[in-house]
Amino acid sequence: MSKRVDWEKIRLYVITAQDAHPGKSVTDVMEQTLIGGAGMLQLRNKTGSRSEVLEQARALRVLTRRYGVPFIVNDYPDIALEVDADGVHLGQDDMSIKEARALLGDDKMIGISTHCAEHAIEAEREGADYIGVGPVFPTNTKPGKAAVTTAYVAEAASLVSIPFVAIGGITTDNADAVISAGAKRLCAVSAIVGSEDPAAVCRELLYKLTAADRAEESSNANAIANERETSGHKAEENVTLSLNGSSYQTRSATLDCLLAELGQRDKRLVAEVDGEIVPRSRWQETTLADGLRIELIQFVGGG
Ligand SMILES: Cc1ncc(COP(=O)(O)OP(=O)(O)O)c(N)n1
Ligand SMILES: Cc1nc(C(=O)O)sc1CCOP(=O)(O)O
Ligand SMILES: [Mg+2]
Repeated sequence: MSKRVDWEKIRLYVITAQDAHPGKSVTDVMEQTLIGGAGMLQLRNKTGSRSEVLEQARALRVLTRRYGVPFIVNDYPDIALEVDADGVHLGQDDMSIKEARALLGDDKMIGISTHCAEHAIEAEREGADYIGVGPVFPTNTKPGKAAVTTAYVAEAASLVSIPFVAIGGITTDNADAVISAGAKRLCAVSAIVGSEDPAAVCRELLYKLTAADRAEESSNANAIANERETSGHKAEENVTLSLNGSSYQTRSATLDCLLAELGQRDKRLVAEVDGEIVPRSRWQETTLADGLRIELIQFVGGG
C-alpha cells in the first residue's frame, strides 16, 4: 500500500497503548479495533527497546495488511522503513518533514502533530500527508499537555486542505462536540484500547461520524432545494459552467447553492465569477447561467 491511501475510508485512527490493557496483547487489541472498523493504525511505544518496537511493528504490519488498512509507526522512521509501514508520525520536536521525506521517499505518508494554526499551515506547506490536531481535551495519555479545545479543530478545518485527525481525550461522550467543530476524522487511544470492548467503542465513534455526514448531506440538500425555490430556477434545468477551468453541469440556482452542492460552502475560500470576486454575503443572490466562469480559490494562509 502506498501513501496514496483512500482517505474517504479513514474516519477512525487508533493508536496503541499497551499499558492501557494489561494481560492482553497489542495485536489482539488492535485486531479488535479493526473488527470495529478502525481505518488506520499507529504503533506508539514510548518505553520499549528498539527491538521490542520492531517486533510489534512487524506483527502490526502483518495484521494491517490482512485488513487492508494503513499502518503508521510513531517516532521511528527507520522502523517504518524496515517493516514497510505506510508511514511515520512525527512530533513538533522530532526530525523535520523534509528530513523524514528524504529518508522515506515520496511513497510513504508523513503525519505530524500540530497544536496551533501556525503548525498546521507549516505542516501543509512542508508536505505533510496529514496532521494530528490536539490535544483537544486534557488526557492522561499525554499528561501536562495543554488542551487546544475544539476551537483549534474549527480553525484547522478551515485552514488546511490535507486530512486532519482530531486527537486527545476523545471519548464517545465528547466526540459529537469534536465532530460539530469540523472534524471528519477522529483519533483515539485510551478510550478505545483501554476499554473492555474496543470494537464496540470504534463502532460507536464511527456511528457518530456517519450520523454527522448524513445530517450535513440533508442540510445541504435542503439548502439547495430552498434556494431553487426562492430563485425560481426549475430543478430540471441544467446549467453548464466553467468551474476552475473544467466544464461542470449543475442544477444549482445560485453560487451559494453550488458551493453547498460541492461541499465547499463552509470552507475558507474566495469565489470569482467571470473574473470578479463575489463576497460571501452575495453568494445567495448570484444566480448561475450557462457559460459563467467560476473560480474557487481555497484559502491556505501563512507565508
Ligand atoms: C495522530 C497523532 N497525532 C499526534 C500524535 C502525537 O505525536 P508526538 O507529538 O510525536 O508525541 P508522541 O506520540 O510521540 O508522544 C500521534 N502520535 N499521533
Ligand atoms: C499521543 C497524543 N498526542 C496528542 C497530540 O495532541 O499531539 S494527544 C495524544 C494522546 C491521545 O490519547 P487519548 O486518546 O488517550 O487521549
Ligand atoms: Mg512522537
